[in-house]
Amino acid sequence: MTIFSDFPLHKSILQAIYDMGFEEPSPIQAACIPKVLEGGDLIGQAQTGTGKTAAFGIPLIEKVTPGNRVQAIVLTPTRELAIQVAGELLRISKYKKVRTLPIYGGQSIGHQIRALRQGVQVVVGTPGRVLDHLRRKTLKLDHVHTLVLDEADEMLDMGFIDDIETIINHLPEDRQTLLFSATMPPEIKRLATRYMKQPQTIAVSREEVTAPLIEQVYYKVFERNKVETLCRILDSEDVELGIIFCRTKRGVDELTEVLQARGYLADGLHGDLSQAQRDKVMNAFREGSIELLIATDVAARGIDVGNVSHVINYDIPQDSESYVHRIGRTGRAGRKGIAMTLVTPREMRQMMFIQKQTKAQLICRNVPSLEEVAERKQEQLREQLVNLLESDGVADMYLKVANSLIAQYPAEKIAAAALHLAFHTEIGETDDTDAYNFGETGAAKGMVRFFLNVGRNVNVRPQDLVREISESVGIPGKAVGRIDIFENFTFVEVPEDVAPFVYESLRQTRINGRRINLEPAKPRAKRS
Ligand SMILES: Nc1ncnc2c1ncn2[C@@H]1O[C@H](COP(=O)(O)OP(=O)(O)OP(=O)(O)O)[C@@H](O)[C@H]1O
Ligand SMILES: [Mg+2]
Repeated sequence: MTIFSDFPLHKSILQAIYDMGFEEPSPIQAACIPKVLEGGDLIGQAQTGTGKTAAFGIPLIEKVTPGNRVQAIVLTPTRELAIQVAGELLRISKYKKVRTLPIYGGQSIGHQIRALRQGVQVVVGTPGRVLDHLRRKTLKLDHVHTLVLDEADEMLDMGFIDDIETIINHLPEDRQTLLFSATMPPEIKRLATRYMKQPQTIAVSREEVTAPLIEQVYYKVFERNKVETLCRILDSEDVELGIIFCRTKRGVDELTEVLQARGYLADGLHGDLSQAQRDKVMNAFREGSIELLIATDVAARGIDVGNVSHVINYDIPQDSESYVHRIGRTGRAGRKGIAMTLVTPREMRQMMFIQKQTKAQLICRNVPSLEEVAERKQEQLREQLVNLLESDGVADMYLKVANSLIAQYPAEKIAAAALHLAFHTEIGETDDTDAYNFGETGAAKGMVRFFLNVGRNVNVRPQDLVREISESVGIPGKAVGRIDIFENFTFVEVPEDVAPFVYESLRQTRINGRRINLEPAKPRAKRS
């Protein structure tokens, strides 16, 4: 067995690796770290989630020397990946003075120029923005000794080849070039023969391209039943974090809307979103305030979020490379995961083709029946109940009601009735609250009104509010009263008797990960 201290690495690097919690090098790391340290060009291929970033990152940081010039540049296909890779390099260089800067489109170029001017040794960037800096002469690459192309095949696919070639032309001839990806289609060879010097290829387990800890299943569905099938799967599975892939950006938007309307904590990620939006979504997903990330292929290349339990191909991937990278968002760093693909009859051949190419073991599963979904929901409900009972978190208000009921009815009937209510009002029943008729009138008789300010640019949907309120207050959606949304302006009207309670809960509530600013409505002049 190899251990990290077998490699000629400085103790500051070893300490940082230790801090990162890596116990032993993964196979691709064991093979690549000494080779990269020696010098020489290298093509590294290993399954998704097996630590390719550190395989080049560790020796790269080791080789950086003091100074103000850029010594190494890593190119990645997406902004998210640039940020993530820069983050990993930062952790590796925790005890070594190395300045690493991610540069990518969508971020203020002025900020990047200022940062570059202060002198950085490692740049991680997307080809477009790097080129932009080269043209403005705000980035000089004539002292670069190491070039890394992470997800090289994807960059070629995205049409970055010209940009990459131009960037390469700015680099010294006698540099080390490293190329990493889980998949290496033949076109990569051309790039390699042109720009690399007798590259060594290090491929870990070529036999099976997909990561071994990912269980792979598919469901046969008709196109028109896809949404319903997806929801049943989501409802019958224990999804910690899930990534759902769609073919197009529009598909992502549409599915996001559908899932959000059904009350799932879901959000979409694709290239048409602004950088700020993309960052927001990724952060929310990383911290778990969004449980389902709906994305196109590009958005997810190389992305490393630890506890993704499920990857669902809502639309079947176009080719086996895409399949490998998509499902590789789960089952990372020794964890288990499950990958599911929805397959319509006309896509069956494509599924079989992918299976053959990836040599994967794919199992056909039956779509969960409504009974199975109901069973699962009951289980979840039971768990929630037990948790609440154990934590003594039942509010006095309910105890009062329970006490008065118990005088009249048997306890198990009351409990069952309460469950029935809770069970059937989980989501749904929201249509009638979807009112946009913001009026000048004050609250209706017997009702109290609150104004909500959920922050700018946060799209509050009536359904979300109804769900939040009924979940936190424990009253069914219908009893909430009215929720009106008027652009940034939202109010909730609730029955007087529960108002203080709703008010308190709403203050604790978060929507899309944000706390709500809440204000009781000021008395208005009554309309005559
Ligand atoms: N030696 C190690 N021990 C434990 N965890 C590790 C080790 N090396 C890397 N990891 C962790 O494994 C995860 C996956 O690593 P990484 O993102 O580098 O995978 P990858 O091979 O680049 O995957 P992909 O093909 O999807 O880009 C990361 O969270 C990383 O911190
Ligand atoms: Mg990677």
